[in-house]
Formats: sequence, C-alpha cells, structure tokens
Amino acid sequence: MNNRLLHTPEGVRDIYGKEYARKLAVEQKLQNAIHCFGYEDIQTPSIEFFDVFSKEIGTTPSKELYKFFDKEGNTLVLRPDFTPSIARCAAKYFMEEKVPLRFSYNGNTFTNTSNLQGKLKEVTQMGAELIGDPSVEADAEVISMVIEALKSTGLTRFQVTIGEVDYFRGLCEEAGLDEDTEKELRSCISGKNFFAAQELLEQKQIPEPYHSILLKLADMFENIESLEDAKSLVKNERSLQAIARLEKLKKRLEQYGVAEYITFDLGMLSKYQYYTGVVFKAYTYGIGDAVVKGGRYDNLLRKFGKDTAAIGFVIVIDDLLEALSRQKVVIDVPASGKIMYYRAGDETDYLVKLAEAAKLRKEGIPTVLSPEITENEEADQ
Ligand SMILES: N[C@@H](Cc1c[nH]c[nH+]1)C(=O)O
Repeated sequence: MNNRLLHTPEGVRDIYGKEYARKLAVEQKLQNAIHCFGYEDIQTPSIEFFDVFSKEIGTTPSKELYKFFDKEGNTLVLRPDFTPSIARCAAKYFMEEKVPLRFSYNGNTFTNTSNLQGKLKEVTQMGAELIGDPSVEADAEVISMVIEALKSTGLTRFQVTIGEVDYFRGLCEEAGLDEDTEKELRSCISGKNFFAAQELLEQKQIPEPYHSILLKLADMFENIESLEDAKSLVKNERSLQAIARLEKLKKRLEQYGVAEYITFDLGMLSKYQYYTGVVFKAYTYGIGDAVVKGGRYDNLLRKFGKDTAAIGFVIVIDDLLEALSRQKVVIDVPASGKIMYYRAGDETDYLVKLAEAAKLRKEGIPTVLSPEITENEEADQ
C-alpha cells in the first residue's frame, strides 16, 4: 500500500481522543478569560491574498509562506500570522469607527519552515487584538489579560517578559548604525545569538560604549532587566521615551495585581517588523519557545488604510498544552458518555434503547447507541 495514504507530511499532525479533549478544554478556558475583558470573537479566512503578508507588512518572510494560485491567477497564501488578517478586516469593516475595537480569535496558522527546525508547520493560536487605543492602559490591559488567561488553565509557573523595540532603535540611531546593519543585528538579538552579534559589531567597527551595550542586548544571561540600568546606558530621546513608557506600564501592571509575573528584557526583539513599541513574550517550564507572543503595532493598520494604533498577542495553544502536560497540570475534560447497547435484530429492544438514548441526549448526557458485542454483554458504562 502507498505509505503516503496513512501518513501526514512533516510538521503537521493528527490530534484525537483525550489529547484533543484536553486541547478543546484549554481553549475554552482561555476563551472565557479573554471574553471576560469584553473581547468579541472574529473569524477571518485561512486563505488570503499574498499582499496581506508581503514584505512591506513586516510579518513572516516570503520564503516561509505557503503560496499557491487560484484559477484567476491571483497569488494566495495560507495565513502564517493572524495579526495582518485582523488588521485588514478592521480596516475593511470598521474604517470610520472611532471607539476602540476588541477582537479575539482562534485558529490555525501555517509556516513553511525547514524540516530541520523540528517545528510544527501548522499551529493553533488563540489571540486578541485591541485596535484604536494607543495608551499605556491598553498595554496593561492586554498584558494582564495574557496573565489571567494563562492562570485560568492552571498554569502557575510562568513569566511575561516585556521589552520595547524603540529602545533598540534609538540605540542604533545613537550609535550611527545603517538600516541594514540594524536589521541584521535585530535578527541576531531576537535569536539571542550572541556570537553572531559580536561578529557583526566587530566587523562594522561599532565604537564603545555602543559595542558593549548592543552586545549585552544579545546576551542570554546578562539581559538588561532593570529599567534604571537601561536608562543610564542611553542619551537619545527615543530610547528614553521607551523606558518612560515601560515605567508607566510597570505601575499599571502593579495596579492590576500581576507584577509578580513580569520581568523586563530590553534585548527582547521580535522577528516581525511591524512592532513599534512594547513587545512581550510569556515563558514557562517544559517548553523552550515562548507560549505567548505579542506587542504594539501602531503603523500596521495604516498600510490597510486605517491610521490607528493597536496592540495584541497570541497564545500558541500546541506549545501551551505541551508545557501543561510536562508540568503535570491536571485539565478536566468532560466525562465520556454512556453506551446504550441493543440486541441486533431485535426490533423491540432497538426501539426501547433508542428511546432511552434520546431521553439521555435530551438531558445533555452524551450517549452512544450501539449493537451488543456479545450475547450477554449489556453494559451502560
Ligand atoms: N501575531 C503575532 C502576535 C501578535 C498578535 N498581536 C500582536 N502581536 C505573532 O504571531 O507572533
């Protein structure tokens, strides 16, 4: 038999039974937590025009997109990232809306990464976007929502690390880095690739103190975590304003009562270029990657014709489930239903059992109606 008939391609997988039940239960908890903040569900298609994820948007690189053509010759892609889709949708249907929009969503994203990375190519993400509110209070709302959502799943040991991309940008300007070097350095720092950053800074002959400060941003063990330290290292207005924003945010998060979950890392940058301010990631034990990623993207909606600020996040459900299972966090799943057996060929018995099954189902009790396996075996487990 053709092997491909039973197997899935690399990077995608089937989920069934208890594992799928756990996934649904966790999604439900997360969604309830997000709904508690008044976010409204929205669904966008899995397929979009290529332009929604083009280079100018600043999301997943083109070589990692699943691209194909429709019959009209349009180039389409499977969405790699929800944020541009939500931005497009908000611009299309809420162009004139002045009141902030709060959307939440759940679905799969697709990235055509190399097999060597061992990552899933199709992942389930649940996220939320707050569009039209540039304030620090909006940042605090979104970050505390992440914390409440994670707590609602039973996760206790996690940290949300917060950075500010303008700190890095201001520092690069102050150090006189050209745009290409800044981009290259950003990719070294976002991957915490210390040695590549070191090589680049040496090659470009970046003078002190910038050489050391920029290198420190790429250092996994010596991150710039204290806002005081971060402030003392720079002179430029852009970086100083970034720190001032984080100081205000810290205060707001304390007022939300979630300060214990927060740390800062000024070297935290994202590979996505649409971020303009506060960025954050949540980490927990049992999984190397961040289980939540998010940030402020105040210029993205303008590309779709609606000039408004926004901030949001996604929870990577598959990674969160992995972490929950490694941490042995118990997730209650609905009990399996009853089985109502009937004697095959016995019309009267069949009708009796059918009526009983219908009654139980009406009461909301999941019930399987099945022919008896052996003569004497009639159980209603
Ligand atoms: N879409 C981003 C997360 C995000 C949502 N909103 C803002 N940022 C990601 O996949 O990493």
